[in-house]
Amino acid sequence: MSHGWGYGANNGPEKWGADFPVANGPRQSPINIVPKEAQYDSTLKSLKLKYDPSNAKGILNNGHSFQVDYEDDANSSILTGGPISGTYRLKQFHFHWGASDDRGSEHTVNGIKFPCELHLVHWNTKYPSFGEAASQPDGLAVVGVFLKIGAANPRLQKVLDAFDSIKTKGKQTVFANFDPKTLLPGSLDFWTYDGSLTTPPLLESVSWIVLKEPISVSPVQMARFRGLLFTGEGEAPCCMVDNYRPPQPLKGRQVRASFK
Ligand SMILES: COc1ccc(/C(C)=C/C(=O)O)cc1
Ligand SMILES: [Zn+2]
Repeated sequence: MSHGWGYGANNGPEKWGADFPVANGPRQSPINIVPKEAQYDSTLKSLKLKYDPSNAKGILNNGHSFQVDYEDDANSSILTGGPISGTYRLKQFHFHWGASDDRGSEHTVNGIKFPCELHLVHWNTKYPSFGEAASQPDGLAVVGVFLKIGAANPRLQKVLDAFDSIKTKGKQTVFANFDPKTLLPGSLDFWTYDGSLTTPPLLESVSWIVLKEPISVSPVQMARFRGLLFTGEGEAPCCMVDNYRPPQPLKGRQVRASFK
């Protein structure tokens, strides 16, 4: 691609392999999760997420999604347990969503797409930085949470209310005092498998932890996600929608379940 990657016909997921050959690698994400084919693993520990709301720094429209960034210079917002060993620090969280409620998630369950998917990105503190960890097979752990259409979710409101300040690519604003644990469902039952980043550079460094229970989002709230723009101020506006990579070949990988 002579121009940057994106989700359009000329620079979307089907074209990423040209600049990022790992796109056709052995452990790419997302995947379609088939619960009946996931193996229950009693040795999986329960997930432990401990976040300090004061670590929240800012919210940014990066031109592909929006992300909420966290201070990660101490073990104050961390993920432990589940399938991982050691301590992983929260770096950021972001979402993927569709132009309509029938699509938008990256992982699917029995081929079903959800309208939106939340990703909480953590890096392994055995490495000196996120960048270093991102190039290691056990460097990252991403918790994925599905959003399904239902009642308005009050936990999303603070994020949605920041959208007017980050409508266009490159815009960012302060985003303080937010505990992403409030975005999680009641159950922390999960599926887990070895995968990758789902956007370029598609690095195969992610232990995926996909929660079984979705959280709710209302149609009105989804419409607000769709009001963001892929494009920068002064450019012809292009709505930020369908910013999801479709499921990738499993290539013999096993998906484990933390629940029966
Ligand atoms: C170039 O730096 C990057 C940092 C993070 C990511 C992520 C976290 C991608 C993803 O969520 O798939 C990509 C690039
Ligand atoms: Zn993501």
